[in-house]
Amino acid sequence: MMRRAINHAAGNGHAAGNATASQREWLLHMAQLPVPRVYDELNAHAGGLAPHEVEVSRELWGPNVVAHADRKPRPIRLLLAFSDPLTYILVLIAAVSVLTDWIFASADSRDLTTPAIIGVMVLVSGVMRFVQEERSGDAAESLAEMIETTCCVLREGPGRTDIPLDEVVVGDVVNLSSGDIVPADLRIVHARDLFVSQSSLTGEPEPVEKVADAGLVGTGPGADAASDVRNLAFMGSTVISGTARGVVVATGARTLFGEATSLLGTARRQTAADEGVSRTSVLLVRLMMAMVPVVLLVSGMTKGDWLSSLLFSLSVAVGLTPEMLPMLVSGCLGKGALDLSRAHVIVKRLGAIQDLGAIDILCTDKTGTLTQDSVVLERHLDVDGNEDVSVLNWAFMNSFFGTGMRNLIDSAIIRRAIEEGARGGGPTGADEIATSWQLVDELPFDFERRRVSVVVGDERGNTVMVTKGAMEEVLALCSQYELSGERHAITPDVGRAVMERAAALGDEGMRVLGVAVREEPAGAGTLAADDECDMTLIGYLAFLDPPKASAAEAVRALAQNGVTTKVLTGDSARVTTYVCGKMGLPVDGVLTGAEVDAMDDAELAERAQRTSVFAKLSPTQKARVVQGLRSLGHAVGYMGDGVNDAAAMRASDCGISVDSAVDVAREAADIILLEKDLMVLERGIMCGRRTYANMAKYVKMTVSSNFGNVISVLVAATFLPFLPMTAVQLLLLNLIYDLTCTAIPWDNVDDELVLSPRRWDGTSMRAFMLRMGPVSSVFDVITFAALFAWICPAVAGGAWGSLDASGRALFVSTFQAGWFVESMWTQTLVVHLVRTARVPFVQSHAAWSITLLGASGIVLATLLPATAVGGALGFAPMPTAYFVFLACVVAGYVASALFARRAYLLRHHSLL
Ligand SMILES: Nc1ncnc2c1ncn2[C@@H]1O[C@H](COP(=O)(O)OP(=O)(O)OP(=O)(O)O)[C@@H](O)[C@H]1O
Repeated sequence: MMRRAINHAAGNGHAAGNATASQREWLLHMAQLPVPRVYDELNAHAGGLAPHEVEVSRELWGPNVVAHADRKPRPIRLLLAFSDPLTYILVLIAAVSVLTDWIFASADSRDLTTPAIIGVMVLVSGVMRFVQEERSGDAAESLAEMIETTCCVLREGPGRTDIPLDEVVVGDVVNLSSGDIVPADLRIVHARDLFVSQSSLTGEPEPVEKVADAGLVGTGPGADAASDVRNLAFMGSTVISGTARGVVVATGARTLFGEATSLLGTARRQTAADEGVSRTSVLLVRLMMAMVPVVLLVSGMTKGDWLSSLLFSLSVAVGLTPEMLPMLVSGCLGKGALDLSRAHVIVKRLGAIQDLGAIDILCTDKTGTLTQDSVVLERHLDVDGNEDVSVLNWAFMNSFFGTGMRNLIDSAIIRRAIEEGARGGGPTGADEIATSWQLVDELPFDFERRRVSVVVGDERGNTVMVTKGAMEEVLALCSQYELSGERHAITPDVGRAVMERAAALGDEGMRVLGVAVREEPAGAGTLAADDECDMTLIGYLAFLDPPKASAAEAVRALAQNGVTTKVLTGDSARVTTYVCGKMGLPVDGVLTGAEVDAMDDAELAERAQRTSVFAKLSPTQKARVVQGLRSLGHAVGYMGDGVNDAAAMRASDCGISVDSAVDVAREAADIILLEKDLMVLERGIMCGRRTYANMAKYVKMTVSSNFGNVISVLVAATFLPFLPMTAVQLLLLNLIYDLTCTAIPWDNVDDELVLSPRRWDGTSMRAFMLRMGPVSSVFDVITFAALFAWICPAVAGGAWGSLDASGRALFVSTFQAGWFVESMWTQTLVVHLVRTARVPFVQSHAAWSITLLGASGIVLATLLPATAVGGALGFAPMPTAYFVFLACVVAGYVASALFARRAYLLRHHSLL
């Protein structure tokens, strides 16, 4: 038997994108065996693996890691750093110049300077990109490692122990309960009302029930799908309710959906920030497609040199692409993630920082997020509202014997019952209860029923079902109530009085649960939701979970910064309204789960926008509300910590959770708060906005100055008898400029630029480009005119028409050097005008690194024409008179750009 397992282990060494036939066969084989045979074949035991067996298994089957598609091996990353349009065009130009300057050149004029210079440019841009990307990639990876998901396994020696998911091996016995992530493919050996969501594998949102019976294999016509097999649970699925024990039959790449699914589940939809970046890219591609052919035609027809014109127009295309954008975006995000980690906020998906900065609506659950997570049982009352210890006793039984998700409510009940017991009131402790009663069956909590039932039996064979849950739901099950040992029918008046009493407690901020019993319910193993009927209401439990001190302050700070907070909870409207009141959150209408269900998507979206509190929501309803708000164009963040929040987090632009949340919530979240202080969230949002501001700065200024350059090039190509810059010169200008931009992630951002949510906006990008670009063109054209009519004739010794070939060559070199230097000055200065709406350098100054790099770029570009390298690049040294002229042009440009910026601000109100 063991041989078969070894064969399977050895024969499946390849990564599994989709389950191969032999993997499926193996899983089906495991599903069909009786449990003892499963253990035998895996060389495992019900009591767990011994340490040496763990090692053997890991050696045989490999570790439980799924290849991460996100980060490729380092050599590939290095290669990829060199694969971008700038490099391609540089290599093309190098190839052409090897042909023209070497292969087809006469022996005495052979010269490889141009390809050598291009080689250096390729190297510099590639290495720079690689270093930047490595830095942000490493930062993201080390942050991700701080968030570790564990699972509970049974091992010989330590017994039940929590280990990281990747340490699970084949043969391990795993315990599952609500909120867990299934760590590997498991054969279920014991299950109690286990419902799992396989949506990350099958896309099917409805939870499916899993059981231990070997007979229940392969259901329905689609039974080929191994995911249908009911006694197997698969890696990446999540436990919605119930408990189970399973033995691991496949790990890592050998799991059913191994490589295809990351543990995060379904592929994320496009978030607001993703959409913004792709809209900006589309704008640029359109611009390029419109401009480049025109440049080619105009310069080709006027100059007649089609090869140079082609290379030149390709360089214009490269110049138009902010090819550093991906690198700058990851640089900005990596920097943002590090800043946030210092504020104890861990970013799991780097892009989420932008999304955080973009959100204008924050949806949050209530329990544990807005409240302190210190649930205290305040009162246990009979139906008339008098303290009654028997209500506590029954509730204790329910909480103590329930094996499903035990939450803070259950802990509070158990704690209180033990305290009362010590005072001689209630049960005296777990030992006594455990000896006099035994668990017979149970119906665990789920978010639709909102209650838990357990059936307990005593030595004499009496059984009783105890149910506790949301007041309305429990009352609906009861036909009678018990008061002072007597039972009475529940009339509509009694029902109303009960709900009024619960509502009054709710108004005091107390969460109310009902407790009911039923004698001799269905037998062990057959208990179903239908049996929860004809019950006797015993009384209520009232819990206090005070709002967090930081919540009110955070809600206020968020509102001041343009973020509206909405509360989406499974709890009742009264308690939620009370908590909102305490936090100073205005309650503009309440929508309940039932009302949400009655609306279609459009109506829900519209109502959701006007509503601040949503009560008694199921997980799917929470997700629907989030989707509705997003459909109206809002960027929505969702913050929660429970199983019932995961779907809404995935549906949001940015899922936020806390480190103490259940695994499912932590996995679904993009951002994890290590501290439960909500003010940290506000800091995170600000950091997201600053990150956005720096990215937008780069895109806006680069796009507008490149746009300006293209207009200038068109003018030059039409009126000049030569190209205003060669392809290599243009690319070099581009490269030096990009180098000066590498410090942008570290730039300071003015406070007024982060006062409201920030998101990519194609319209403002276009408007900025159309307004600022032409300003720089005007000064370019003035420069062209001065160079052509004054500076170049002075240097070359006469007007263009009067010069011989060498005179014309000097004329062209001087002209090109002149424009190169002027372009560098204006492009570099523009960053100081775009980064602030204040007076640059005086009221707001850039980070010193930006100023330093910009100044170095200017110095380099200004000195280059006078050097040997400049000569090789086709530049001639500029005369002193030119610099006097340049100073006037730069001053004129800055003044006009400030004016254009003011006009833009008047119309668009915000610069970035
Ligand atoms: N352990 C439990 N036993 C019985 N009933 C419970 C238990 N836990 C929750 N409930 C009931 O189910 C309701 C819904 O719970 P759910 O977890 O969806 O939301 P919540 O915890 O109240 O709030 P939030 O959505 O803000 O986290 C609760 O308001 C409560 O009435």
